[in-house]
Parts: sequence; C-alpha cells; structure tokens
Amino acid sequence: MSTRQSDRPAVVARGVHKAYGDVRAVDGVSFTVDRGEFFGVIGPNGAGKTTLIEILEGLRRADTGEVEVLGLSPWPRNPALLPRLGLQTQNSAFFTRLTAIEHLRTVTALYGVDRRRADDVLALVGLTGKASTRVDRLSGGQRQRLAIAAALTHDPELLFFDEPTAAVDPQARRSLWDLLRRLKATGKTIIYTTHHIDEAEALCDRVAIVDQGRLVALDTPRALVNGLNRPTVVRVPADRLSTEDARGIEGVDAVTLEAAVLSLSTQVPGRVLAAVSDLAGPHEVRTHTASLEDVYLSLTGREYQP
Ligand SMILES: Nc1ncnc2c1ncn2[C@@H]1O[C@H](COP(=O)(O)OP(=O)(O)OP(=O)(O)O)[C@@H](O)[C@H]1O
Repeated sequence: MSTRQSDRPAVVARGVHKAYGDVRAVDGVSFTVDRGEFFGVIGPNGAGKTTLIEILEGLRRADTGEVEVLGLSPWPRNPALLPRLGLQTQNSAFFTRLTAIEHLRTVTALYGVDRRRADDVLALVGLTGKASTRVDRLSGGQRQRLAIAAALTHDPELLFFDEPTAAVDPQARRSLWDLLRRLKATGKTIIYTTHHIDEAEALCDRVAIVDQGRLVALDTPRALVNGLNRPTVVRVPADRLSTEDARGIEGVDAVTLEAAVLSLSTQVPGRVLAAVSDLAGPHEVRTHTASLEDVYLSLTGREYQP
C-alpha cells in the first residue's frame, strides 16, 4: 500500500555518508524529523552539521544513504520541493542597496507569489517600522529577521535556520526566540542549527548532537539531561545551616563546604529545598541542575566554544 507524501515525516535520513577526500564529514547518520517538530542540530566546529543540512536542502549529494524530505528525494535538485522549503543561511544573500520592503518584494517576485506577501512577512518579523530602511543600514538582529522574513515569503512547510541568532545582542535574541516559537505554533517544521546550547534547550522539541560526522545523541532536551543522571545541588550560605543539620536532611546524598557555602547534592530537590527552607529560610538558597550544556560537554568532551 502506498503512503501519501503528506503522511510522510518531514525528513527521513538513513545511513547518510559524505566524505571530502579523507574527511568523513557525515559518517552514517540516520534520523527522522516529524511534521511540526522544532528540531535542533548542535555540535562542535567541523562536526558535519552544515554538510548534513545542505544534503537535506538538496544543495549537496550524499555519497551513500537515503534522504527523504516532505516525502520526496531532494537530489537531484527537485523543483517540486524547492517552493516547499524556506532557507535562512549564515550567508543569506541580500540586495543590500534596496530597502527592507524592496528586498522582500524582489524575493516575492522570484518565488512568483503575491507581492503583498512582502508586507505580511515584514510585519510577522516585527520590521514594519524599518520598511524604508536600506538593508545595509539594518542592525545585525534586524538583518537576521529580514533573512527569516525572506525565507517565509512563499509560506514553506519546512524551514531551515542556520544560526539565526549569531551576532545578535541578548535582547534581540530573546525577541527572535519569540518569533521562532510563533512560527512553530503555526505548524511549521523547523530544522535549526545553533552554537547557543541554551537556545537549543529552550526552543527545540528534540536535539541532535553531532560530533565527527556521527549522531552521538538524539532526544528531547529533558531526556538528554535526565540521562546524565546528575544530582541537583542546593547551595546555602554556611552561616545559616550547619553541616550536621544539612547531612540530616532526608534525601541529601552528600554535603560539601567551600567558600562559606554548603552544597547539598540530591536526587529529590523539591523535598530537600522544602527542608532547607524550614531550617534556614528561603533566602539566598540557590539550586543548580544539569543542563543541555553538561550533556554536550560529556558527549563531545569539549566545552562550548562560541
Ligand atoms: N567543500 C568542502 N571540501 C572539503 N572539506 C570540507 C568541505 N566542506 C566541509 N568540509 C570539511 O568537512 C567537515 C565538516 O564540515 P561542516 O562545515 O559540515 O561542519 P560544521 O559542523 O557545519 O562546522 P561549523 O560549526 O564550523 O560550521 C570539516 O572537517 C570540514 O573541514
């Protein structure tokens, strides 16, 4: 029985390999991305992320393995697929001497869609006030928004975003997060590469960690963090709680004292926090739990390098 294209996952990759000479850029990668999923790809420099994404986008050909995008093969380049994909890349091309709205109207013309769509997507990314500003006068964050708007002009089903928050200040980064969450809420599938691991943790339904061309982990951020099985550490100023009292709290596995702060390790942080609060009050009590960054570090053996 044949399956309709629309019933297929957004992406299926099976045993994908790609080498450049001796360098195995992608070394046997298999995964599936569901429709409507926000799927993150993270990994150190040179891990093979760009090569993998470019294979999915139909920009490069895999040496071996199978790739299916929206139920179709992206290679040889598939004209039926291109209008259904939205691409924002690190080197997104701009018509820099045009204004923001002129740039988007040019893109709508290239895609053959109604030019009024340019105004819609400009509003969607919150740049209506910059419609008449030349592209080369926009800030880094505004340009990233414009690149996202351009990727949306033809209302694609599957979006590829390559580090859209690179070189963006923290405030603009947060507002881009809001935009990305709104896109996800409209049912778009998003494949997202980032060097900001906190961002992958905050935004993505699932995250693939790639290292040396291989998929070293793939799961929800929560499952990846839980899989580390690290204790939560509750920190309390040492003048508020004695070491003996801390050790006596049910659920505390270890207590250490350093720089006038007691650190209580536990697998049941809620219970321990409540007990600490009863004994010492809630002020200046801090908790530290493992994050996706810890997972990344333990799997790749590398600190995150921006
Ligand atoms: N066109 C090419 N010719 C030869 N080697 C290449 C080419 N493109 C990439 N490589 C090599 O393949 C490996 C994977 O590169 P890729 O750009 O896919 O990694 P990446 O994870 O995207 O890295 P970054 O985070 O730095 O962008 C690297 O060793 C890189 O040097």
